[in-house]
Amino acid sequence: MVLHTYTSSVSIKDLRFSWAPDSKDLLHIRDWHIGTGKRVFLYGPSGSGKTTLLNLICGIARPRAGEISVAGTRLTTLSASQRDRFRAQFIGVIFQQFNLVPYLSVADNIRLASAFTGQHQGADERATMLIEQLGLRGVQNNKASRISVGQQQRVAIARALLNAPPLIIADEPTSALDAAARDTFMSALLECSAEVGSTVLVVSHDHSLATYFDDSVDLRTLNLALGFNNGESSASVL
Ligand SMILES: Nc1ncnc2c1ncn2[C@@H]1O[C@H](COP(=O)(O)OP(=O)(O)OP(=O)(O)O)[C@@H](O)[C@H]1O
Repeated sequence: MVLHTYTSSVSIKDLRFSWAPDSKDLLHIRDWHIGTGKRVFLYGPSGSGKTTLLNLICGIARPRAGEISVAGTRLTTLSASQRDRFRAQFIGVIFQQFNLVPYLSVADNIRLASAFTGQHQGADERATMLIEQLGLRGVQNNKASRISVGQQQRVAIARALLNAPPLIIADEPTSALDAAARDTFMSALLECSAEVGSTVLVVSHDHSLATYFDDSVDLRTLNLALGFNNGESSASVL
């Protein structure tokens, strides 16, 4: 089992992001830290920049200024291809629509996460363990297009956890699910990620999810660009 020992899983300093060089900042975050193994729920109104912030933390987008570190690595010092490799290895991403490859089997969708890192050692054993743990054994050879939404969400969890990443990020992962499926999803996600000590950052409009988390953060209180606070955008979940 992997246990992550970084003090801070996500660390943001003086971050500024705008969509165009001459447009006003969408995000300005002075100081935000998420401690290793913490579960954080991030919320805020539509259009406030939640997905953009997740993309910055994943290294998909680049800030105009400032520092973003994930598990001790400063993403801002990496090239685009280095950031892609870093993300494949160190960040498990769960998207709203789960983004499974429909013509691949459940097992191959899960193993895909190791194909992107080039580190295959132990991947098959770990995939088998996650398939078992998430109750997917009966459908492991089915194509992803031939499984239920509830099963797809569990495949997405398994794929995100295959490399035992220090950070799991999920953007509106329960928006397509009913209340019972949502609870199953959250329990499975948090249980499996706790086993490897992964930090979990989830964005959702659904406030009822907040009870699952160590901390809930309103992006409006972090983001100086919105002018909702008094120049204080410091927050830590340590
Ligand atoms: N590729 C893009 N180019 C320019 N502007 C964009 C782009 N993507 C998003 N935006 C704008 O950035 C702002 C923040 O978008 P973002 O998707 O981060 O918000 P959000 O808080 O996640 O919204 P929602 O809750 O509706 O998903 C919005 O005003 C959006 O229109």
